[in-house]
Amino acid sequence: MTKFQHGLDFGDPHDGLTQDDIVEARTKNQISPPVTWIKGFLSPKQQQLLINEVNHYPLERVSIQVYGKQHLTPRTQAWFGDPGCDYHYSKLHITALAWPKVLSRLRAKLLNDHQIDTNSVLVNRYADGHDCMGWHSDDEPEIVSGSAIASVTLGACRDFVVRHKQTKTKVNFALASGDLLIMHPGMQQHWQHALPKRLKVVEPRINFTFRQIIPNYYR
Ligand SMILES: O=C(O)CCC(=O)C(=O)O
Ligand SMILES: [Fe+2]
Repeated sequence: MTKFQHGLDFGDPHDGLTQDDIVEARTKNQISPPVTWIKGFLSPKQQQLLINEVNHYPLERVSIQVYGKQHLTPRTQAWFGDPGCDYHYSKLHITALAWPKVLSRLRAKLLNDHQIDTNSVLVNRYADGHDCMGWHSDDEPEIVSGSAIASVTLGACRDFVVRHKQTKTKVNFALASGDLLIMHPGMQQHWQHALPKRLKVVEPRINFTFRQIIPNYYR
């Protein structure tokens, strides 16, 4: 397992910048997105247990409104969480389904290994490289402010691209099966992220974004 903070420690060119400039820019989230990438967070056996379980999830394409027109999401999804941890997505109210066994173990592992306390998770399944997710931030009002979002990936390796809202600086993470990407506080405020189409990819990819949301926010 390798673990590193994204940024200075893996080869960003900072020519002409003093250490003070770099620290200043990092504090303002202008150079490096505030994320931690942990490759191989899940063992092959843990990945297989999870994939077997995901095969039984009620994943569905959701109808969403984009610029006034109804579309089906270019991926299937399901939402799990504690009671009252419902989710609002493009004017839809999605009631949290009860935690499946392996998924709740993964939630416990995030708490145990990285002190990331979550009460809900969005599961997205991209059947192949035609499925995708557009630019957005996970900044819904029901998300507890100052909480981290933990993203776990299974299956095909896909590019996860992040883009600074002001400077438009882009950073690419080729997330592989078993990887964990922790998005720290400040990430959703200053950066957007997307999963672009990759037409050569023919294998499915599953992603879990674990979140901490305010229970009963919409009641
Ligand atoms: O599939 C991914 O890696 C991204 C998922 C995502 O951004 C989300 O669920 O909000
Ligand atoms: Fe997201």
